[in-house]
Amino acid sequence: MDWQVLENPERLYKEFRFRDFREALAFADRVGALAEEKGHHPRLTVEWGRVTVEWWTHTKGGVTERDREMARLTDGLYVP
Ligand SMILES: C[C@H](O)[C@H](O)[C@H]1CNC2=NC(N)=NC(=O)C2=N1
Repeated sequence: MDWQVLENPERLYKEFRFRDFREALAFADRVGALAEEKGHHPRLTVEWGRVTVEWWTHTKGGVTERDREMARLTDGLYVP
């Protein structure tokens, strides 16, 4: 599944699957480190075996090129 575009606010959304909670949390931590490095921060929802990542630009109220780039980099952090 690729990134979906959700509305209110317009945002990029993707679900990543893992074997357990620990692996999900480790992925969320890598995405968090990327966010800090880039100064752009996602909504992260961590559950057992699943992390949902949502990217949008708060100041624009929607998706920008920066969010598309962050989504691409997020994919690179996923090691199933
Ligand atoms: C001051 C700081 O750079 C801004 O508040 C940044 C922080 N991270 C952010 N992250 C996201 N996703 N959108 C923003 O508009 C945003 N703004």
